[in-house]
Amino acid sequence: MSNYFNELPHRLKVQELGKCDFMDNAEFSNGVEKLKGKKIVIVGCGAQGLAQGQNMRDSGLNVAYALRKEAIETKRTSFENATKNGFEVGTYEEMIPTADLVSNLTPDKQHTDVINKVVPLMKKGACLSYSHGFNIVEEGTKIREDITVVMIAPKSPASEVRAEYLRGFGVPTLIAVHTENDPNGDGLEIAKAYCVGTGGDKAGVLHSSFVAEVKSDLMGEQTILCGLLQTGSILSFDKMIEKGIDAGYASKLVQNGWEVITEALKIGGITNMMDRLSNPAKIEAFKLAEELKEIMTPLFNKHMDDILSGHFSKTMMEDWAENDKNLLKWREATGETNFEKTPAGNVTISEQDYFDNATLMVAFVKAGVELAYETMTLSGIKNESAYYESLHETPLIANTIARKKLFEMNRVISDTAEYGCYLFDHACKPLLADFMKKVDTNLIGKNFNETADKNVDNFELVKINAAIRNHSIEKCGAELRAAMTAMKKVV
Ligand SMILES: NC(=O)C1=CN([C@@H]2O[C@H](COP(=O)(O)OP(=O)(O)OC[C@H]3O[C@@H](n4cnc5c(N)ncnc54)[C@H](OP(=O)(O)O)[C@@H]3O)[C@@H](O)[C@H]2O)C=CC1
Ligand SMILES: CC[C@](O)(C(C)=O)C(=O)O
Ligand SMILES: [Mg+2]
Ligand SMILES: [Mg+2]
Repeated sequence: MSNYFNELPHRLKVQELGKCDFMDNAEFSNGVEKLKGKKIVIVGCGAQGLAQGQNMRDSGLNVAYALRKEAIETKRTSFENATKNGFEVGTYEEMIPTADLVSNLTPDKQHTDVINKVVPLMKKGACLSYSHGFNIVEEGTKIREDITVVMIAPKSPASEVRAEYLRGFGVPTLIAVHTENDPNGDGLEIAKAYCVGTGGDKAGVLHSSFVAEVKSDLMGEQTILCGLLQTGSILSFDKMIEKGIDAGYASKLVQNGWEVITEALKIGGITNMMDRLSNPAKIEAFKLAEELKEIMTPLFNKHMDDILSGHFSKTMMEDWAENDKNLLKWREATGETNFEKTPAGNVTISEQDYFDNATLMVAFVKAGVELAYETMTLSGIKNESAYYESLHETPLIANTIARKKLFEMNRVISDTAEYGCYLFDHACKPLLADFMKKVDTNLIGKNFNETADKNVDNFELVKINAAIRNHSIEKCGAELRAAMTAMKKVV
């Protein structure tokens, strides 16, 4: 098998990467009808498996699980997840031959093995779905011609796929049909019905391609979504400890800070997040973000280039072949950081304090979101896709950190995202060493407004406000958020 994207002629690479049509609500007027009464079998009951299965069942669909024999016999977590939630469970041999739709929700690393076992058992003309196109795009897996291959990729960690559905909203979703596997021409109808079943249609759906989903998903998770939130957490916490701020306070400020700060981002974009700061703090955060962007641009470019060339997937697959040597080493090291080991103190931090006492964290978010968006769009990924993979998803990841720090984030996201996150974090921390030397408690730990010069140059402020508001991500975001009429408050 070879990398599918790399084998495409340049013309098709550009076409596939740029595929992104924002779908109108009216296109979902048939709801889940196309899948009503069909047998949907999810392979794997982990993070996405359980969340998507619960949502689809609550949407009136018939969902069951196929698990490995050993998982059933030894009552592994996947078995417990499915049975305790009242789902029918069986082995591949028992469940797959009668399934109309088989949804592969096992970790990307396992896809080749799972596909080799599952596809021969699938009935003629059935449908196979994925939530991430790595197996098709990076590994070049070819699926039997009679099978329809679709993708329904929630732009969110699994915990939030369920939580947003229960709030009556959903998470933005990319749907796609693999061009080489649409024998009956109804792949898109199946993907749309699946997406309504998981609640994705309420938050916005992009009709995309396997290629565009994979390249944008990898870039978002490695840089702003997980990588920079991890780096920013560790650096912010360590700086406060170095400067004598109470450890319990510092731990709580960082752990909950991302969630509070990015809630403002989710509702009103970077403009609203920056407007939550006083004018002097906003000017400072703007300048810090500009500096951060300059320092991190080469790293963001490297991640994008490595993702596009296939270098990233090749090296990650080498780690798979070594039984996840790097992943496991990095996972352990993250668990040993002082931030991870220091419990949040029993202190009150008001919602506004999270902005006033964490100017640096606001600057990290602004820099990371804009840079991820800029790097993706400059590489041919469409604005809407880049927006979901940067601005919209950052709050959803921040919600996981608020629950149980980086451990929870890395537990909930896919192993692929976790691997890319560590890769970025290990390269980014040394890059920011000189920058961090200049940071003091006025930027992280104490109220900026009580420690800094309060004078504001009005000309400078007007220029800064215009630069924030006129960024392309703000224009794209305003349009996409206007369609998110059912969005709910989290904080
Ligand atoms: N995590 C997330 O939030 C997101 C994930 N995705 C994508 O969704 C897919 C699923 O990811 P995620 O939910 O994180 O996966 P998990 O790591 O949570 O999946 C674990 C499940 O896969 C099963 N499994 C593991 N290895 C095998 C194998 N060799 N054969 C069969 N079953 C196996 C496990 O069962 P067992 O008990 O048998 O080990 C378990 O049920 C991936 O493609 C990922 O990229 C997309 C968006 C977000
Ligand atoms: C952010 C990581 C992700 O792509 C996701 C939750 O969307 C993943 O692979 O887990
Ligand atoms: Mg993703
Ligand atoms: Mg991912």
